[in-house]
Amino acid sequence: MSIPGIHTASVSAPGKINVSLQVGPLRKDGYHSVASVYLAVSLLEDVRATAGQSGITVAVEGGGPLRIPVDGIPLGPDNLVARAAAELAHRTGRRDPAVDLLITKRVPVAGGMGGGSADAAAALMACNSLWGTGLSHTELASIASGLGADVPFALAGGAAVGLGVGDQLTPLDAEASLHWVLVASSIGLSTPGVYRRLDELRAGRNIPEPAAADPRVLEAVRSGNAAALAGVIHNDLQAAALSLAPQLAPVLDRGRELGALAGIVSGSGPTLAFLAGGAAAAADLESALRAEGHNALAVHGPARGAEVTAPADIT
Ligand SMILES: C[C@](O)(CO)[C@H](O)COP(=O)(O)OP(=O)(O)OC[C@H]1O[C@@H](n2ccc(N)nc2=O)[C@H](O)[C@@H]1O
Ligand SMILES: Nc1ncnc2c1ncn2[C@@H]1O[C@H](COP(=O)(O)OP(=O)(O)OP(=O)(O)O)[C@@H](O)[C@H]1O
Repeated sequence: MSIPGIHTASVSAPGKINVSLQVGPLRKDGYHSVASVYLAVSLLEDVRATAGQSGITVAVEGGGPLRIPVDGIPLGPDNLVARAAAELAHRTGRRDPAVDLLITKRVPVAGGMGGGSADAAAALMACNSLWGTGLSHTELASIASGLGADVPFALAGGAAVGLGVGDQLTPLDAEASLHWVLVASSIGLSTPGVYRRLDELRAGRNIPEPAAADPRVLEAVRSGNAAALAGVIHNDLQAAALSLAPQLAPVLDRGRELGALAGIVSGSGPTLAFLAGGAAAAADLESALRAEGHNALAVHGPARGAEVTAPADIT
């Protein structure tokens, strides 16, 4: 049953950068244990859930400052928002859920910024609001981890350490914002493909389990010290992403030449994230990279996690 008179709910959720990502050996379940330091950034996805006629439908509109093309995103039951809605309905005993989900996409698709994960987190919260199912944040987080390793963080936002497959979160209090410039790529990289390439690159080596996040990274994120963070930023998936997309390496170099304190592949890539000394430096770097034809955008983080942006319509 819908709550009478409530017809839509809109929720935003952020994309992320992993400012540090250590990856352990391949596990029997096909995943890798990680020690990740997540930072949510000010590039948001929106999901609007509207009471529908029949079944779960998905539509996507693109655009946003990075002009994200949306063709190729599955619109059927494989879309993460449809899986999120179906799983919430299942867990709350809601038979034959009818909801129309509209994604407004601003985070690069297959870009390593957890865009699909943000959509899933937003859809969970939007349907919870639309249907009045009243699940707590903790209950939504437990559904989220079944949808993907990055989904709990998209729900939580802010800055956090992620252990396990990235879903066991400990929030980090950050005192100040960090400023970044993203460079989106015209290609996508498959996350499992990048993890597979990392395993190939490491073949024959003994890889330790990542036990904890680097304390120097934690201190730099807590204090918002960009210069300190620049020296310790690290992504174990970077070599694998660059081996699959070697054209990214000169762009990383160029960002640094143009003034970035550091540059990194975001998650499984191919989006690049350049750390700037402050808001003005980020704006300058965005302009310089755009002048050279790159699809660049200044963002900052930590940004808030999934949150209702438009209250449900009450008639
Ligand atoms: C690269 C990161 O974005 C960094 O935060 C995440 O590790 C990926 O998170 P995600 O896209 O939410 O990942 P999922 O959708 O759960 O998994 C997709 C695939 O990525 C690989 N995968 C993912 C997470 C992880 N800790 N180890 C893995 O090996 C597995 O092959 C898995 O089948
Ligand atoms: N809502 C969605 N948005 C984007 N892609 C989706 C969505 N649902 C399913 N997909 C599929 O998942 C693939 C990866 O999507 P996504 O944009 O989340 O990648 P990503 O940001 O690299 O993920 P991550 O950083 O979490 O590894 C897409 O190529 C697409 O086929």
